[in-house]
Amino acid sequence: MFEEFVLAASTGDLSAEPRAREAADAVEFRMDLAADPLDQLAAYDGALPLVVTNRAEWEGGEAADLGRYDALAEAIAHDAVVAVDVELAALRGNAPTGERSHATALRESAREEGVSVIASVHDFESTPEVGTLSDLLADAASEGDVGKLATTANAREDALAMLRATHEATAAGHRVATMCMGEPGRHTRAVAPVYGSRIGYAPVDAADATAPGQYPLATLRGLVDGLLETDAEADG
Ligand SMILES: O=C1C[C@@](O)(C(=O)O)C[C@@H](O)[C@@H]1O
Repeated sequence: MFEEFVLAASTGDLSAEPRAREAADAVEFRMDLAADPLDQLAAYDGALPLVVTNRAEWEGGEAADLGRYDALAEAIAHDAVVAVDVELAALRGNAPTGERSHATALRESAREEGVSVIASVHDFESTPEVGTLSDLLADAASEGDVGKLATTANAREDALAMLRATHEATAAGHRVATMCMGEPGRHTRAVAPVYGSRIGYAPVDAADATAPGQYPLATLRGLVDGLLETDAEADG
């Protein structure tokens, strides 16, 4: 998984999956935004593989307590689930509620199930300088099968910093997924894959964005495919 770019359609409602099929490679099931997520998973018979995310409140999500780990442990046992998102801060023991043992146990179980681990970092306020981004990407990539970094761009320079950090991390052999949130960095969602980013996110329904600045799903598919195609031609 994630040998190549994967476009994940984000939703808290798995019944939306048929509408994502044409443009997406996977569904990101935001369990923290879902009603009865485990029931939805048990009933899922869609075509797209699932990435499960149960984002903690302290990382911008809606999962309020450690019960999110039990739900994730149950989720990864489903055949359709191919990857699980775990916050880097939890894996490193830096979460406000000290969740290291929960997070590492979940990672163990995921590995046993053959489920990939996305170690993720989010900054909803700003984008640190390139050196910090590079360190975060190296840390995240060492804790997961993919290291994901989403920061908020307040200016175009922030987008440039993210693209540079993506390029350098990829050149150093790290498997990463990157994007900037917010309008000034929106284009990174289309361009970062050219520099090696392996995952993109877009809402199944444009009105239900799961982060600021996301493109509609079909738009992001078109942009990324167009750029990756041009890039492959230039390389060849
Ligand atoms: O981590 C990410 C990336 C994201 O925050 C974005 O900016 O598109 C959207 C989230 O649903 C996902 O879990």
